[in-house]
Amino acid sequence: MLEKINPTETSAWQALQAHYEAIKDTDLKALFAVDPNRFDKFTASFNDQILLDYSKNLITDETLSQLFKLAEQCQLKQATQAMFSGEKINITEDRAVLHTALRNRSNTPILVDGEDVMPKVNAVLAKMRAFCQKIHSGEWTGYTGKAITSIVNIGIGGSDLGPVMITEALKPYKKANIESYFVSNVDGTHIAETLKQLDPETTLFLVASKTFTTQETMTNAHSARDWFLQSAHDEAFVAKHFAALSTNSTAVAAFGIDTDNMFEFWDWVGGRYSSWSAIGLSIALNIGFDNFEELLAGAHDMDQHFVNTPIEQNLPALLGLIGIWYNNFFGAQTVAILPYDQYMHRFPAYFQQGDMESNGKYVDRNGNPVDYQTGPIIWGEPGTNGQHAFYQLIHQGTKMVPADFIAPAKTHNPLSDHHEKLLSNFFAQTEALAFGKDADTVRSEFLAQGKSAEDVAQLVPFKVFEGNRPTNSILLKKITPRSLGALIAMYEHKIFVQGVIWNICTFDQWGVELGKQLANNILPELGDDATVTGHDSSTNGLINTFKKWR
Ligand SMILES: O=P(O)(O)OC[C@H]1O[C@@H](O)[C@@H](O)[C@@H](O)[C@@H]1O
Repeated sequence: MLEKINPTETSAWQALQAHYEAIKDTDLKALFAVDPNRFDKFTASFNDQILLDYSKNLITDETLSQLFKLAEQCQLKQATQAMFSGEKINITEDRAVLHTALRNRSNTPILVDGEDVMPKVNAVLAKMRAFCQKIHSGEWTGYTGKAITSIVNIGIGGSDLGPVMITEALKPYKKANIESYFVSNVDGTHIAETLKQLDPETTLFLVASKTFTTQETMTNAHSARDWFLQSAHDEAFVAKHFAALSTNSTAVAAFGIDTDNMFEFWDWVGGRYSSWSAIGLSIALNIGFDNFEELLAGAHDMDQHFVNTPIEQNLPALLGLIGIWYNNFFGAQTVAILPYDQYMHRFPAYFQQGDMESNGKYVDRNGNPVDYQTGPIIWGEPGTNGQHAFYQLIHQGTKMVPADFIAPAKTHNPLSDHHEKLLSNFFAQTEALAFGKDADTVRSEFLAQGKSAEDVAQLVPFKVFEGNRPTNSILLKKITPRSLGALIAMYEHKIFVQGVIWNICTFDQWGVELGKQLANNILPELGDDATVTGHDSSTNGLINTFKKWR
């Protein structure tokens, strides 16, 4: 059983607090000036595929050494061991946390309640492979004998964001004869607009839901079924056009999906960690099963790195600990994730769920409110679009926004000098954020342009960049299924590291429940035109206005 340690009561935390007071005014320019080897010292790499440069952070050797002590005093190693070995570390749901078993390519046994989970993991993977083969070869046909060419994943949250993000990120690997669609929102627009593009004879729906009770997904799945039956007319044909990805076989059968077409996963897979499970079927159908296995292999490589690499070189641990330094000592509220790769455009949204649903908790593992900050607000957009939108605030605003810059060295689209231009921006932004532009430089630039001394004096303050804004640079050789798998796993473990230090329950998500419960209370009230009076005045007023206007 893991100890429940309040991080603020460790000696390392107190040392970090004192250290923060001592160095909070140091700036990056000075740190780089005193140590010409800063890049060599503060970089770590993974399999010659990913380079993490964390030198542009407000850290010294002392900062890192205290952060490593914090990890030790919060028992990060023991917690890691507990997760990988199938201990029930998700204490509020009494579940193991084993997304790592889904990609355990070494096949070493992992026991949950005394049973090795690997045989069933492998059996589902084999079933997914066989299914992909049938779809891709055209052997699986729809109700009129035509091959399947459109795959629609119907799911939400963890049953949508991973498949969408990964399918987009790996578009260069897409199978030529398959088009993928994703429907998540209960807003009828989402399914209606998607169905307009589809032919029922050649469409396969994957109903992706861990619980198979999620309102949005079930509503969309029923609408898809109704649409399909308007053409097919015979319920027997549903089996050829609907498959389920779920842990809940009873609910799958009740929906009318043949459980032969059900791809199973288990309660020890969290929704936001489930792309590696049967939830990944839409990914495998899109990029081919061999590529899906490469994705798993990349994640497994990162798992091995996380478990076996000393903390000084351990990418997830470094990212997690540096994040804690800003979150808990500098008081930073947010982290921006900024991929310089168009294919990676949903990566920030994916880790918005990954991080915020995992570590957005104010109660610690003892059930007590914490008296320190936990999970940051995660957001981001692909560069260079963000540069022309919100980077103003990152450069010259009043808030510290630690940011992760991610880019591939090789592009899938080597078109004239696009990639050099993209990457020049990637390098320039972290340089500008770190080192800024001082008043003297601004002044001499103005004077060189022939501006009057009076104008110069007035304009200088607006054009100064203070710099000293911290970033990580994550350079990948190329975005491939394997390197993407590793990158995702790196962020997953970063989130884990932080959850361990904060002593919170990273793998539950009770905070999503109240809204669902209240929506279920309100839904029947929207069924007629009667005035609603049972809520507070705001909620009553809004509902009654809606009823009048609809
Ligand atoms: O996969 P299902 O069960 O439909 O859940 C979909 C999503 O629901 C939300 O409320 C959250 O709990 C997410 O973690 C989850 O990924």
